[in-house]
Amino acid sequence: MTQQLPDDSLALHTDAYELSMMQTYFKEGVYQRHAVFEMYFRKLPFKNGYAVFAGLERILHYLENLHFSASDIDYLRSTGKFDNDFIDYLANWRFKGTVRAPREGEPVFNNEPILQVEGTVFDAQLVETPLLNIINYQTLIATKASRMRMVVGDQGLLEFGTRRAQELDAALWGTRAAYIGGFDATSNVRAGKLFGIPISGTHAHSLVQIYRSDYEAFKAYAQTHHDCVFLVDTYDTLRSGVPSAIEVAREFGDQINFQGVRIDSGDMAYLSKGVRKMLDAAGFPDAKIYASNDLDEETITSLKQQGAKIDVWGVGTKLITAYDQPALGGVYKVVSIENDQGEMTDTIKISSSAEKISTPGKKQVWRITSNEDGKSQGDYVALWDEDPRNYPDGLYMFNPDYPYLNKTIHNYTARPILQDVVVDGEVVYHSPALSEVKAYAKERLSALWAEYRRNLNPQVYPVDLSNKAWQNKMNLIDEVRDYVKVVSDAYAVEDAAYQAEHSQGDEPTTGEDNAQ
Ligand SMILES: Nc1ncnc2c1ncn2[C@@H]1O[C@H](COP(=O)(O)OP(=O)(O)OP(=O)(O)O)[C@@H](O)[C@H]1O
Ligand SMILES: O=P(O)(O)OC[C@H]1O[C@H](OP(=O)(O)OP(=O)(O)O)[C@H](O)[C@@H]1O
Ligand SMILES: O=C(O)c1cccnc1
Repeated sequence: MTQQLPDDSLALHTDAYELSMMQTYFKEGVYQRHAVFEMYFRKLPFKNGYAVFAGLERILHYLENLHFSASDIDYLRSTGKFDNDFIDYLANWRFKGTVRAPREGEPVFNNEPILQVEGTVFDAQLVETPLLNIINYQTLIATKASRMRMVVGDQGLLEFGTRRAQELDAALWGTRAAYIGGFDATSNVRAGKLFGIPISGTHAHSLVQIYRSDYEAFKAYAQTHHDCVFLVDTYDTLRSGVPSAIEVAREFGDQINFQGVRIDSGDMAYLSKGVRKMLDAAGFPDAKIYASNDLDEETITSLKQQGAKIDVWGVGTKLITAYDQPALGGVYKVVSIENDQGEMTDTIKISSSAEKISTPGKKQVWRITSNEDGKSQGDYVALWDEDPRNYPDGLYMFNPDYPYLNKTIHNYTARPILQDVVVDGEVVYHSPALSEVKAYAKERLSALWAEYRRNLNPQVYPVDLSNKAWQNKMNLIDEVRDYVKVVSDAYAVEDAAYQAEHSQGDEPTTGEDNAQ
């Protein structure tokens, strides 16, 4: 064990550059300026049509308890990288900012704020890394889970990922996110205890190997449990595993609840059909067939297309590691900052890649729903002082990348997605029970047209900027261009003078010089 100090807070769970910037703001006297930061991601994960927002509960818990412990302070001093007055300030610091977020489980989209932090530059900047860490992972897993739920319909879906997760935190919080995204239960018992997620499971091959016989193993299990799902593929599914399961189920009769069997290898379409026939013929039509083995939404879809007789799906690795896209690229950008005169000024980050240009200004996301069919028409990202709820001539929405793609919506409801969850450092969000979060995710997803929900090549959900937000962005791009021109022209003049001054002594030597 090389750890020198107790790990008793999450305050140092951040990138060193955040603290380095804090020291600059602190010592230069700008740390108390008012600022607004927003988190968003540029691309939906898995080429999905939506993402499921998750991670809020952990963020609130993190912010509520955020402080630099005595051992954090000792460590920072020991690094020699920070000044004492700055470290002393950290020792008494508490987060006093305001945070706005969607409800957990809300469908969210690319290029719209999914979290907004307002407060001092100090408070808003300091929490960047952990907020991204939490939301990026949990939203990714909730979205992956939702894709899996999409293909299994109302069949059972069990989370088996802990052994393959990127360590303990990922297993635990990934399980919670998976539950929000649509899983029914988890094999992780700690997640059951901490979050109230139903726990579920069967048994491993080792049980059968230890008894050296399917029959003996199932019998032993039946003697010690009421609910029984037997894993039938240790030696030979159709010739040994299933016959043994049936034999034990018959012997024990009502003494056990024979829930079914699990298959974990082989051609699961072929095997499940054979297993189904055997169970039905033996008088167990209600016994379910569980399947696991590197499943994901694609293999599940394929198995269903093949007519596999699988009722319950156990999914581990490919869910908990978000196998085909291991990270959501959410970013956190400052959009507005107080200037020397005490006024808020919007700010932009320019890039040669158009999609990386940030959208300046404090914004609200309005979900626009048709009053006729209750379906979402798109999201309208507007500046904070706009209120698109009652535009008498309808709401004009246009695609910011292709403004000729536009529509005017009448008879709509506009719902603000970002809600206060922390106000001046106090958590004001009433965290619902996890089952309510899960139900909310399901309900909100059903308000999206099926075209946005399908897994393969979904339609692109409109995320439009208000005209004012768009114009604001254009103005700032122009302002930055002017600024860059002034800086580069000034530099050209300065550089020319520098070159002239420094090149005098470096004149090429002449033939005359050589002759001397
Ligand atoms: N009928 C099927 N159609 C498509 N994919 C299937 C079908 N049956 C199984 N699969 C998938 O094919 C893959 C088979 O992987 P693999 O070859 O590692 O398994 P196995 O050899 O049967 O078992 P083990 O895990 O013991 O090695 C798994 O991802 C499984 O989910
Ligand atoms: O396949 P996943 O989706 O990750 O689901 C979890 C896997 O964990 C168990 O296997 P185990 O760890 O015993 O190893 P195995 O892969 O050899 O079956 C279980 O039998 C599943 O196969
Ligand atoms: O309960 C199960 O069947 C289970 C749990 C974890 C991993 N694989 C299977």
